[in-house]
Amino acid sequence: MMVYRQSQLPRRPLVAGNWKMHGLRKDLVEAEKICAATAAGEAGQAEVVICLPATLLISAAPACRSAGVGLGGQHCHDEPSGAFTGDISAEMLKDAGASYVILGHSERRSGHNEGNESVREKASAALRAGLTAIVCVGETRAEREAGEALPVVGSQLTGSIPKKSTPESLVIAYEPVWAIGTGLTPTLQDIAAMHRFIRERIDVDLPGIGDRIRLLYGGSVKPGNAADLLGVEDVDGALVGGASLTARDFMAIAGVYRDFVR
Ligand SMILES: O=C(CO)COP(=O)(O)O
Repeated sequence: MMVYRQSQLPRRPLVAGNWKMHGLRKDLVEAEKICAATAAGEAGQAEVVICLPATLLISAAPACRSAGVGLGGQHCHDEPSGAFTGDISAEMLKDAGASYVILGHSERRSGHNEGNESVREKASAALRAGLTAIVCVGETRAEREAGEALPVVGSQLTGSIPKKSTPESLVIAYEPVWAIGTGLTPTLQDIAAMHRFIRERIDVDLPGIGDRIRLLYGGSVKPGNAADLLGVEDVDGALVGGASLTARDFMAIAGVYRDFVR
């Protein structure tokens, strides 16, 4: 197991789970196990966050609060309240106990027609409500094969990030669309190049804070590949889908940071 030290990790690592549209009340037992394991130090100094379906947030909030596990939603509207049937506001997520919200996930960009401008408005709403936005970016397979991965991600970033973002209110997740739920991952070199590019681009868009924004890798992160993926320079953690549904797999991933010495 690789030992991470402060000199290698200038930013606090973050391992976030995205449960997507999974989770009935009976599954809260997994969230509670994640909380217990985190409280027992299994993720070391890393921050652990679980982004649950909205229906589970209020029930999960007490265990998360006492374990120091962050709770997140998976999208929000840009208005604080109003006649928007089926939507949920950043303020409502906050009120339910969330401190994070995932925005611009590729499943929402493609399935709900969310463009960069809409993602930016939602991220501004998250800022307004005091939530940290985890803004997702990532290229499709066709875009990567056409050599367009960097410019595509660059314009997603510039278009999706509010100018008022701070290192506390913004996290970026790089999730190549073709790596989500497929078992495929980019090469470690490609991940390193993309994360370096993202950090440089953020420093242009948000001058002076590129170095302090946390960048997550997402897409088929599993216990077996987590140490390699999280060991890549400029990768400050992971956004985990399928493997976040069980405490065993999720904590095996977060456990990469167990020996991190601050
Ligand atoms: O979309 C993801 C996280 O937001 C990644 O999902 P998987 O980890 O299941 O590939």
